[in-house]
Amino acid sequence: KMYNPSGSMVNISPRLEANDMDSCYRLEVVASDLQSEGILDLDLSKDLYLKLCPFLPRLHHLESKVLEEAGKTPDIVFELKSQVEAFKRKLENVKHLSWLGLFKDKNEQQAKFSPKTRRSRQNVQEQERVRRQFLHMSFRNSCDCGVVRQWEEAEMMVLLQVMYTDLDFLMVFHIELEVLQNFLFEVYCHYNNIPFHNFQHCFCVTQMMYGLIWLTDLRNKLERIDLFIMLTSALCHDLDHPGYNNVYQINAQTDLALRYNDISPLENHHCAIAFGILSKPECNILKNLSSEQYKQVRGGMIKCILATDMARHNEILNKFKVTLPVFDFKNKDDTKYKKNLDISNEARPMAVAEPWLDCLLQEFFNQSDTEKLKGLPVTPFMDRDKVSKPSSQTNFIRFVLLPLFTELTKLFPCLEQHILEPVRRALEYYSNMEKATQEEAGATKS
Ligand SMILES: Nc1nc2c(ncn2[C@@H]2O[C@@H]3COP(=O)(O)O[C@H]3[C@H]2O)c(=O)[nH]1
Ligand SMILES: [Zn+2]
Repeated sequence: KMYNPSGSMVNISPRLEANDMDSCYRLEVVASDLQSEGILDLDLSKDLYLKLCPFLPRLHHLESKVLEEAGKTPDIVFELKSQVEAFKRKLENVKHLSWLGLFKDKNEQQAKFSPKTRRSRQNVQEQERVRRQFLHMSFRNSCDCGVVRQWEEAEMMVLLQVMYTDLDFLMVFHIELEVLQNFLFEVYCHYNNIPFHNFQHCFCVTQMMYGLIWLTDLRNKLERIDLFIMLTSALCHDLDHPGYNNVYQINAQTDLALRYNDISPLENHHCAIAFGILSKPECNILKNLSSEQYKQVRGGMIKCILATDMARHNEILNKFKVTLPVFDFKNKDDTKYKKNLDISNEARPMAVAEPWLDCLLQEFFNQSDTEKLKGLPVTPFMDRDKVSKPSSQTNFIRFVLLPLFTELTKLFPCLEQHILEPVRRALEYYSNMEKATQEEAGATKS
């Protein structure tokens, strides 16, 4: 439904009066109330999706008619079009919540999200809409929301901006606000529209880093430049992720594997993209650093981003265990083992963590389906015929998360309550789910 600035409902038609920033039309998405009650019912979302589809041709028709009559498309048409597209994407994302992958037509999925079509970015019009929204939004109006809902990309950029200002980075490193905003926007543009390794994931990891900086009082333990390296690395750590992991890159002999000689191809790529963005003067938040500081930030970011390769997880954890008894925050050699919090979803409330797992499994299953189609070795923990949601998670929590967070808690005891306890609860939740699934399977057999 559309309303004019005085609140009356109006028809969407070519005769709509032009508006400006001070007299906006308001578009109300009729299904939005359903979202505030929790996850949309899938049948209902399917229904809504079908109802929404006819809007797009109507808008295209409207656009060409306006073009014919007025010679120029009013901004409102672009605005409406991108809002309808954004809503359509949200509904489609609900389908990602099916970890079984039941709701996506495989051919359609393959065409939209395959290693060949790696650049599955937002279109330029959508990016421009998000940029305008970001620049016109303040911290207040982005966070003044009484209802629980998914944040928009522009709001996430505002919050990232707040993290940089709140940690005094603008003042200490002489970063102009406009340059920071350009940098954040470019980072957003360089994340792909894929189920898990997307801009929302980048935001979550950065937010977790920011939260832990305060929780563990790192501001008084580390130098400001170290915090700057950690936060910026978190932001950049999955830039341009194609949704297919290193094993796939190497087995499929992709361009990235060839370029980086099979050595952490993705992490090298994320880092190279980060410094590509920083090489643009209008985005270069490092431009006022001394050459010594620049060297330190570049070296630190490379180390932090390359450390997110899970193939190096045990090596890094073991080094951390050895240095733990004599850990010294002032010793640069110790701090180099700080790994950003890429795998911390399970420390979040279950209502947040579980949908992320569904998205991750969708990316996993998509990869193993492609591997099967191409006759490549199938990555076992991604194979929909071998893993289930609970089995995947109980193994990941037991063998990866608990050993890591147990060690980290020795250094920061407050993590017991904020990280270890939620992770243990998640293990219990998925163990019960696994048991129930096995019992159900047993009952069906007999
Ligand atoms: N099963 C499982 N794997 C995870 C989870 N979080 C992160 N991972 C894995 O850990 C990896 C960290 O690096 P990537 O982002 O490349 O890919 C991630 C996933 O493969 C999780 O909650 N469950
Ligand atoms: Zn990540």
